[in-house]
Amino acid sequence: MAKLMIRGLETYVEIWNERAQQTLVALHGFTGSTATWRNLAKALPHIRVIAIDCIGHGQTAVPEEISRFSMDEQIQDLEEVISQLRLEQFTLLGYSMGGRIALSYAIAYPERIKRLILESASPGLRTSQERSERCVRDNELAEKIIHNGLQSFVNAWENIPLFESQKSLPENVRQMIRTERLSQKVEGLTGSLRGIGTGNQPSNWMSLAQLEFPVLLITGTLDEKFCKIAQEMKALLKNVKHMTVNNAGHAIHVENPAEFATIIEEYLT
Ligand SMILES: C=C(O[C@H]1C=C[C@H](C(=O)CCC(=O)O)[C@@H](C(=O)O)[C@@H]1O)C(=O)O
Repeated sequence: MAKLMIRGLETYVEIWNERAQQTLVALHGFTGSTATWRNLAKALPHIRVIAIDCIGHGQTAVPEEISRFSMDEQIQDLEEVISQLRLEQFTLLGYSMGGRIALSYAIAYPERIKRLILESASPGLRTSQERSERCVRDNELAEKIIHNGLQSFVNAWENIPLFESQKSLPENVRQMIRTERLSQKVEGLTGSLRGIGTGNQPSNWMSLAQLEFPVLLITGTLDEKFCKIAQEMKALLKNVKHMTVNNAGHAIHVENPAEFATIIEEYLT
């Protein structure tokens, strides 16, 4: 593990299998952390896995200014991490919010990307109307977190329809996800919602057709919303594969970790 000073912000990075030749940089989702990727790293002993705590998450600092959470700021941070770790080219994996960041980074720095893997991720919202409405919802959610506290938010969050399939997970797995969420800081989550929520980021839909590097889209068959988004993305991407994992929802890496790791390993090799 390492704490890097990235553009004035203490940023936590965890690295597994350091001696491996191939590198996978992995970005967690909203309420996640580097711990999201611990089991994947153990399942891929021949791949160097570098996980980064996104701004306001895990052990990475929480900036005061909401503008510091923006997509542009976070992709500049990622580029600074990559530079400090002296990586040239690598496979970039992002889950959900981390997938939105990964896609935005790949569009901005395509020369860095060997392959892009997006798990249950979107290129953002197409219209300003959709983005404005989403910003209102995300801001309302941020207010609820501030007024009702983290535990109340986590109780509600783990019960949103998107995570319905997680209810059939073993109790220890559900507890692991819950513990990761409860370890977050209120200011970190609210800043993330307000600064890089789905409604805040620019739409990347119009940039998909320009991408030349290979893109792997992974969605769970029980996550209809993001399966549909992936199908729409596939129609616009030049060099793309969309893999669906049966009986899995949004968080495939926890709902079917073995199949997820196999997909990643086969894609990397
Ligand atoms: C509820 C929706 O959007 C949120 C759901 C998924 C994203 C995420 O990162 C969740 C990770 C997790 O808790 O496992 C999150 C994001 O992209 O920031 C969205 O706010 C929805 O229906 O789109």
